[in-house]
Amino acid sequence: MTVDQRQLDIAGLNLDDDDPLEVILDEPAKPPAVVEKLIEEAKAALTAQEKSEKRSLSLVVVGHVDAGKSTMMGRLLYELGQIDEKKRVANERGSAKMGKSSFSWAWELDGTQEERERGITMDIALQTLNTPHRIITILDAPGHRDFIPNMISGASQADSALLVVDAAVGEFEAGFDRGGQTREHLLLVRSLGVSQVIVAVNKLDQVEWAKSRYNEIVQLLKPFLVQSGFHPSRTKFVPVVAMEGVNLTRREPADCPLFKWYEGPTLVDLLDALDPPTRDINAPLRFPISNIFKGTTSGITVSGRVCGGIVVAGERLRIVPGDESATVKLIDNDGESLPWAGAGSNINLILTSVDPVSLNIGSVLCRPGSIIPLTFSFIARIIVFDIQIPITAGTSIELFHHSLDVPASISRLISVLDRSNGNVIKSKPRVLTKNMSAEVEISLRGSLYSGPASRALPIPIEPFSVNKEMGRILVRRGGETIGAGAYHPLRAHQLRLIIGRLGVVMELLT
Ligand SMILES: Nc1nc2c(ncn2[C@@H]2O[C@H](COP(=O)(O)OP(=O)(O)OP(=O)(O)O)[C@@H](O)[C@H]2O)c(=O)[nH]1
Repeated sequence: MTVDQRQLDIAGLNLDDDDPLEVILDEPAKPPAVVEKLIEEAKAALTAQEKSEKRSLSLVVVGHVDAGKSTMMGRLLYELGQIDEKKRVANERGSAKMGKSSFSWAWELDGTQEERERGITMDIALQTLNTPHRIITILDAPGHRDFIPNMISGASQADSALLVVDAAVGEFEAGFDRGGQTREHLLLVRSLGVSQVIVAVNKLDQVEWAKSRYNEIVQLLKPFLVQSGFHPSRTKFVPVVAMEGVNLTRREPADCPLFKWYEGPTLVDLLDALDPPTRDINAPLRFPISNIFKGTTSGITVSGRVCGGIVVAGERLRIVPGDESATVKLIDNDGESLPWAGAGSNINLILTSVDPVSLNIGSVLCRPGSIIPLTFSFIARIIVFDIQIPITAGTSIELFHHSLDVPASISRLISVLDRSNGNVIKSKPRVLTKNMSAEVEISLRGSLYSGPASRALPIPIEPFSVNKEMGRILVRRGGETIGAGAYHPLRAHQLRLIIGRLGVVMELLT
């Protein structure tokens, strides 16, 4: 499939109008034999790391708007000694000058002028947090419902989640009621494969540190977490006050009313005990691009997560879709340059010898010999969420796959499945209603990119059985998430049926 890259939207590059869009030429790529050797070295080192004391993982911070996510992360970085006093004072002064002093901790994460003026997170902010046994890449997601696509992009890059809820009376309820982001975020992160969650019950100072309020919130959330697919053993709760740094890293101040009734772990104790995921370093390299920007060095910087295999500095990669390639000049992990990075790493790649128009958010970087398949239409197994209006064949949707968000439709309802064993209960249903599990065909619709000759481009997606992270999808309609699932090509018996039917047709024709 040849794709005219000139038709792609280059808005994602964040280039100014006067920036020349020239091909960036730089040093030559490493020869394949050298790359192979480095991959072998990387595999040995990564296998050794799996056994080491300090393991890395990524954590998406989610929750209803204003629950205190950015404040908690800012304060946590400070308590762990990762923000110095000078920076803290600068954030305090800057936020006070803008009349937003209550957001001074959040400033560390909410870095843009607009985020700081509005006092909300709009895009994913990345930070690294060091606990005694873990190196945690933090993805601070926006809570506001307008920015759910950015939150999905963050959650699709995470291994675990920290849900922040506001304990204040009325505030917890607003997030947990139908339409609240506490609910939606939990469902979304679970659908995207995150199976362990820490719930931080924040702002207990607003409810006079009441144990009864904490317990009430825990009791309301527990059944919902189970319903959403989280195993109780992988769900932890912790009471905190982010603003004051209470119970984040220490049980301090000792005279705080919280410690009269709470004797459990701190937030950092729980973070430090998170299970690191298993990483498929032997899979073909997959690097879906979640953001593109001009770095400080020459070249274009793309950020994302390695969703399979190993990427090596100096190698030349294909950009899918399209026929273009790019050389990985540098692999950057929070300011540190790496010789390689394995599956599960959230990194920046500085690319050279590349035409910037060939790069798009959602494109996947692959090794030339093993590129990811492209498709305009595929079969998915989905779980339908708590929807009011049923899904019928032809329903227009927005399809989310990693950071890609494209117009599509549910073109065919194939079958309703038994949720417990996946067996077909009904073929060719007329509608899908809430809580059903179903097999459907999803087809891309219209143009994914703007431009004079815009048309649909195929999406890079892999069956869930081949690469879980590259197979997951989310389905939204009118700003509401209506389902989640994964790409499952036709089952063996369906294929046999089709082949059988084709055989009959062939016999009739001959
Ligand atoms: N009283 C009290 N206020 C808090 C606490 N934590 C955060 N806040 C306040 O809650 C407000 C929202 O905090 P943020 O950290 O911006 O919330 P957020 O969840 O990151 O917001 P979005 O990302 O925009 O959804 C700010 O005014 C904070 O000062 C707390 O423990 N106690």
